[in-house]
Parts: sequence; C-alpha cells; structure tokens
Amino acid sequence: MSAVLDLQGVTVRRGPKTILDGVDWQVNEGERWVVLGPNGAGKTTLLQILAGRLHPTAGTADLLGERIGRVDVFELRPRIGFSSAALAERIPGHEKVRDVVLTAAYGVTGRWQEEYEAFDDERAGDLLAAFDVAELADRHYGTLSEGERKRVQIARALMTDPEILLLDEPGAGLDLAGREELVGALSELAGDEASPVLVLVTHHVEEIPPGFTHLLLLGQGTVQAAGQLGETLTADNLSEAFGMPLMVAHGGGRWLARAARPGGR
Ligand SMILES: Nc1ncnc2c1ncn2[C@@H]1O[C@H](COP(=O)(O)OP(=O)(O)OP(=O)(O)O)[C@@H](O)[C@H]1O
Repeated sequence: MSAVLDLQGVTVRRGPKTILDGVDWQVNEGERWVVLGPNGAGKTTLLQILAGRLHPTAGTADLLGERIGRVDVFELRPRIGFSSAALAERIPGHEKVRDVVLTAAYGVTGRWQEEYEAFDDERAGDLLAAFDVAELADRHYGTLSEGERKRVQIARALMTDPEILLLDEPGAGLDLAGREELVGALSELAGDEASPVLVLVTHHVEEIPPGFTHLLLLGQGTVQAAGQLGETLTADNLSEAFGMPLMVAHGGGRWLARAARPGGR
C-alpha cells in the first residue's frame, strides 16, 4: 500500500533562509498525526506543501499518489481539506454559516450564484450538526464566537469529503471551554473509521485529542522525531525540540507538558 503522503528530502528555501531542510515523512491510511514544534519551526510551511499550495525547492512531495509539480493542483485540492487562520480570514463576516460550509463544494468563499444540489445542502447540515453548530446555520459568520468559528471552519474543510484533513492550529485563541469542545470534536473525528487521514498542527500537547496516533516533532526546519505518539512524545524529544528541559505526563487519553525545573531553563 502506498503512503497517502510521502515526503522525501523536502527542502524549502526563501532567500538565504532554509525553512524546511530535507524532511522525510510518510503518512498512511487511517493514521491521525500531530505536528508539534516551536514558533518558526516550519509547521505552517510544511502544511502548505501537504495542501498542494507550495512546491518544495528540493526533494519530492507525493500527495495521494500524485507528485507536486507534475499534477494539476486544482484537481488535487478538493481531495485535501485544509483549515487555517489565513484561509479563515477570507470568509466574509456577512456570510450565513450554512453557506460558509456549502461554498466549499465549489472551493469559493462567499455565496454568489452557484447552484447547489440537495445533497450538498444535506451534507453541509450534517457537518454543522456533527460539530454541534447546527443551530447557528442561519447566523452571520461574523457574529460567532471564536470557538464556534473554529468548528464551522473544520466543517467547511470536510465539505468535499476529502481523503486528507489538514488543521493548522485550530485551538489558537480559544478559551478553556472552547479548547475542550474542540478537542472533544476532533477526538470523535479521529475515532471514526470513515474520517480522512488527519494532520493537526499545534504548539500545545494539551490540545492533542484522544485517538490521535502519531507525532511529528519539528525542530528548526528538520524532523526531530516521528512515530507512534506514545513512543515519540517523550520528555527528551520535547525538551530537544523546544530547547528547554520539559517533563511530560499522560493520563485519561490527554497529555500535559511543563518545565522540568521551576523557573524553566
Ligand atoms: N516567504 C518567506 N520568506 C522568508 N521567510 C519565511 C517565509 N515564510 C516563512 N518564513 C520563515 O520561516 C520560518 C518558519 O515559518 P512557519 O510559519 O512555517 O513556522 P511555524 O512553525 O508555523 O511557526 P509558528 O509556530 O510561529 O506559527 C519562520 O522563521 C518564518 O519567518
């Protein structure tokens, strides 16, 4: 079975800066990956490659068996759901919540004169219900709380029934209740066999939803560790990636990390 995502020696350079440096990474059917790393490690850049929105400067990126640079990315993109703050900024505040999800069927933001099929309407409704925001369907997107918006954004990313779902820091800016609701929703998604392959970028181990299976730890542009979550999310690996002595605890399917010594370094 070929990998769903297969990166070999992926390098991204911008001017004198090497943002990603020889990244090798394979993701297979059914896996749920967390990508963790400090600010500036290259997580967002990596996700841009996985979304078919950026070409590596060197190396190869095969997404769903198609090589970036050889495939028409506009055909590939509906097969890859993507949710990020940058994409969310393009959603007009006056858009109805149902339409925010529905318009993803055409890869647009902002409903205009497209004709949607009844099954599109039904799917958008089902996705809003799955993320517990069905009662907001007729509200304007701009009136939602940050937590509600995040769940609508993920529902939107799933609209095309993608084979891969990429989530770039979905927990950013959420309060404790919002974060916990999101973690619960993502945990359910992770546990559903019908869900696509999941790749979740986060800064915080507390945001790792139960049911996620693998971890990629990114240092400054390089893979520090990658593998099964339980084996890879160790104090040693995390301390090295974040450049400070850290301790890690695990219980009830959730993770916690803090400085190993009072006062940090
Ligand atoms: N177009 C660009 N030109 C120059 N440098 C860039 C460019 N895009 C990103 N970078 C730099 O590459 C590094 C990695 O950026 P990236 O956004 O991928 O990191 P990240 O791990 O997602 O960071 P954060 O956790 O802070 O969001 C940063 O130092 C950033 O300033």
